Amino acid sequence: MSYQFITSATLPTRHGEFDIHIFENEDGQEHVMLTVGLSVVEQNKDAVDVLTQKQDTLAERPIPLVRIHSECLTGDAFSSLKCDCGPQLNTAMQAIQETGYGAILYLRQEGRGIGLTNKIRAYALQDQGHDTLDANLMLGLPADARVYDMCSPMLAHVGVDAVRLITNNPEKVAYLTAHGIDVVERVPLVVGVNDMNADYLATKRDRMGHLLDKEFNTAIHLNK
Ligand SMILES: Nc1nc2c(ncn2[C@@H]2O[C@H](COP(=O)(O)OP(=O)(O)OP(=O)(O)O)[C@@H](O)[C@H]2O)c(=O)[nH]1
Ligand SMILES: [Zn+2]
Repeated sequence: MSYQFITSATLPTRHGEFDIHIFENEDGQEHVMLTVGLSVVEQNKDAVDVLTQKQDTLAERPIPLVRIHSECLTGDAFSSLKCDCGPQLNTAMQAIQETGYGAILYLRQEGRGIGLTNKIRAYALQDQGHDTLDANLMLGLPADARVYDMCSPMLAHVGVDAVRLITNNPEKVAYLTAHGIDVVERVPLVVGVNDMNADYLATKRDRMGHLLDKEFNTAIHLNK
């Protein structure tokens, strides 16, 4: 799948001002990148200029703080307590503004890539007592259908080839590393833990390999 940059603009938020960049794939699926302190690499410069710019970037710039966030309409927009997505997104936006240098890659892979309708079907099975993983499998769907191949071209657009990645999911680290992005640090993000999502987080920890400890604390606890 190839991804094309479409357009960008400034976006003031309650966390501070971001630049918002839209990318599209051949199927017309839109992905979004919010950036702070990152400049678009000028595509039309000749190879020497681009190389010099890259070397300048490596020499002078800190490693940007980056969050790869998968769309969760219920958590991001409706403040659902069934997951931790809303607090994760807000905390990451705030942390990136505080460092002044980084990006949110907001990937339109709702419901770990199975789509909103199937996620709500899975929620209906969860209402009957099944966990987040079994609910997907009972629907004949993969536990996690996401891909991350859009991340390299999105990051390349702003000249980023090394990141401090905000995540508890080792698959994201592995995917980026295998696709030429240097993950120099993983920054854990444990926020928004509540009575309604404790089982969901435990399933991610115990059955899906997420790097969460027994008490849902990690070395860096960005609790807001
Ligand atoms: N299928 C399904 N998707 C869910 C469910 N709860 C949340 N999601 C989706 O899961 C995605 C977020 O993924 P998570 O597994 O929570 O976390 P992650 O992004 O892999 O890892 P972190 O970087 O640590 O947040 C979003 O696309 C949500 O819509 C659920 O019960 N079933
Ligand atoms: Zn969610």
